[in-house]
Amino acid sequence: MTAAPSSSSYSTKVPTIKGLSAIRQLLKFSREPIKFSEQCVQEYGDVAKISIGSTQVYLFHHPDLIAEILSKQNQHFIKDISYRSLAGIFGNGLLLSDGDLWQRHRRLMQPAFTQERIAAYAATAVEDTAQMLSTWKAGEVRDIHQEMSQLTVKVITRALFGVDITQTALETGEALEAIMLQYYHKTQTGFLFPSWMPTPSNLRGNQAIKHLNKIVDNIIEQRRHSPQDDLLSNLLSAQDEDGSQLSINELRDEVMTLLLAGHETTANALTWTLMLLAQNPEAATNLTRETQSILKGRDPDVTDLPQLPYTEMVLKESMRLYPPAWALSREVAQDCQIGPYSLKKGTAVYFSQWVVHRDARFFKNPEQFLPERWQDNLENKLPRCAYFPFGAGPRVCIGKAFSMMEATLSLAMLAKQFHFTLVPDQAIELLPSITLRPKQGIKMSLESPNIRH
Ligand code: HEM
Repeated sequence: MTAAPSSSSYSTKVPTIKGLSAIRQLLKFSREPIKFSEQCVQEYGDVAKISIGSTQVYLFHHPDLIAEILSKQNQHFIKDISYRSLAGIFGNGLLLSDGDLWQRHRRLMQPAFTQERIAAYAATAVEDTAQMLSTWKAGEVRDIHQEMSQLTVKVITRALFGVDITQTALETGEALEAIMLQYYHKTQTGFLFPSWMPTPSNLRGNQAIKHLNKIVDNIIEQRRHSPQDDLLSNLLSAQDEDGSQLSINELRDEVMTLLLAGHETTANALTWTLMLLAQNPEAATNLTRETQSILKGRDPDVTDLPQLPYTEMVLKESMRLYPPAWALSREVAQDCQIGPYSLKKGTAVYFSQWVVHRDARFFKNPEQFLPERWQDNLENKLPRCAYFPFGAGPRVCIGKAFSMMEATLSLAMLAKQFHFTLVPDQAIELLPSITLRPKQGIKMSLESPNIRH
């Protein structure tokens, strides 16, 4: 690992793409955002600006500048158009809201994510994984992305809302897929076709949103009639300092946000992890060795987490190469200074985990899957935001500890019981939508692991 250049080494002259070339670049940005971001960094370095009339987009790809935006000067930024375009799904839920509303709701929800609560959710993650594995047999081929989505949606709804949606898990996954494709098409066309326009992807996506709304209403109704000690029951009865309660719309937005943000990302993390393990047999063997020697014939519980360091390193490395949240963006709410750059109100800023996580200044052999690189506490030695799969600062993912717990326990159980190989000749393509998912799923064969200890 080489040292990061200090902020003072930035040139104050920002390479600016203007005129026709800017329009061409924006179109390319919309169509192939990952390739575009990579090329932009290769050509222009850590900072570039696209300027079309009064529209200014800054692309920042240095950790110091990203940390300024997400952490130190977070108060100068709000969520931008790419988030606002999701209001039809998430309403004003935690992912999209800003200011006082965001702060109030984050405070209300935070108690559901304490270490103690997360330890209690572990049993749900283990039970649901065990149930899934009990239906799997060596010799079968499964679409791993679909399986992981169904698993994580069950875990999140049981853990946070106390509701079992096994019956609707498949439909939920299909609805989510339609929404992801709708958003992908929106970005591909530079947000030219708003959701009300009857394009095929809008029609399918809007139908899917209606369907998910019904599922969410149903979840809320179930808990309203029989409250328990879960996040949803607590939100239903929660009162703020001034005695006000969440309105039905606020509640619906938060449940939808947690339902989707809380399972889609973890499902993608597990899917990409199994793909990477199939492509890297040595790492897969190390993982199986760890899980079999620690767990032997039993299922894990939360106290096993510290004994599964390799499992955790595999996940960290997988989220470095395939970050489920692959890019973040913001809008400048108030004129400010980021490093040597003066940003005016209304300017958009964009940065991609995909690009930063593959920066050779911070990660040796960045394209290689090497879980061992996380040994000796690499994460704490890196500059802040050189690795940020869960974001950073006050808007850091509220479910970070939840998903690391869930993914580690589930992965340990999967690796202990099966060896995964990719079905040959399938195209594995990236779908960079709200999250980074495989475009056509990933088909894998299940085999019994056969390793020597
Ligand atoms: C591998 C799994 C996950 C990844 C990679 C991930 C990633 C992220 C990222 C990058 C952000 C910040 C977005 C931004 O700054 O604009 C975020 C926010 C958020 N995540 Fe996650 N997430 C994961 C799992 C979860 C889970 C399990 C939950 C719920 C239990 C969750 C709920 C949320 C919510 C509600 C926010 C908005 C927080 C706020 O703005 O206060 N996420 N997530």
